[in-house]
Amino acid sequence: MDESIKLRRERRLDRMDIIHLLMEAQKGRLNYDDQSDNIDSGFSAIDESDIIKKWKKKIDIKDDDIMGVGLGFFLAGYDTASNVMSYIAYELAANPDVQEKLFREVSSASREGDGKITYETLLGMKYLDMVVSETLRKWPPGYHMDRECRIPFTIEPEREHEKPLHIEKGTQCLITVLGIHRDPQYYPNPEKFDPERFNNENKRNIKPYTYMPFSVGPRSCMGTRFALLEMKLVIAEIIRAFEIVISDKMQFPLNIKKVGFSHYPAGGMWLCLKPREVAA
Ligand code: HEM
Repeated sequence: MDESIKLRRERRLDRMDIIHLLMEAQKGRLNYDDQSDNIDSGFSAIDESDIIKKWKKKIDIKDDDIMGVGLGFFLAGYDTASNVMSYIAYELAANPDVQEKLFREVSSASREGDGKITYETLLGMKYLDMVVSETLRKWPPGYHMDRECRIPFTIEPEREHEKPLHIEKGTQCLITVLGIHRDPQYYPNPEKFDPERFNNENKRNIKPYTYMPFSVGPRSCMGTRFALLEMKLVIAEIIRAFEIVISDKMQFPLNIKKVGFSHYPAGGMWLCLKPREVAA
């Protein structure tokens, strides 16, 4: 990456990628772009925080920072999306009725697009969005967030036996995203994979901050829209040609490893792809 930055500078090369954007920001030439294509990327997509939109302070960006962000993109964007795609495939195999419904949606979108799945048709697939949202609820790769308390805060008790919880400034807090996503008071029967939780009627009733697969606030995920797009495209392309089934090698139900950066099934994810007689 160091070489790439030097080469671009020497030869005045412009490539439309993240390194280019950061090099422009380094020169102070990058402003927040409020133009959007107005296409809804999906229920899980999050807007940039208002703090970022209003940010005017010039930051001194060093080449090391550019390399750090570039590397961060690989680390933050690769394993997370591949992990979620594996769980989507697993849940589709474990819930054939959901898979069948999704296949019907993908087939009809593909027919409308003369065999092609375009950006617009992909983002228009409501059931695909529900399946992805429900997988991100049940299996959020970032299963906890860590934050430092900036302002002393007290969480007041809600039930009789509880006491107030005082959090001092500087306290390191771990917020259990997975625990909240699987809390029956927010998601009844939380172990059940049920995309209907995210249908038009039900998703309106989801309480703020009880669904955070991409975190929230100024340090939330930068890659939400890209991640949703890539996952939806991969799943739609697989589903139109194959039926996903659970292999005999797979430990069923899943046995999750107790240690690791994210949650991975112990023994791996073993699924089979059965070619469809009539592909979509
Ligand atoms: C399903 C896929 C993904 C999930 C579930 C996910 C989730 C998250 C979460 C929860 C955070 C915030 C961590 C925190 O608040 O402490 C985060 C941060 C981040 N994500 Fe993602 N992510 C995904 C894909 C991607 C992709 C594809 C990219 C880039 C192409 C990306 C880039 C980033 C970056 C750069 C940050 C750090 C933001 C910052 O510190 O300000 N993520 N992601």
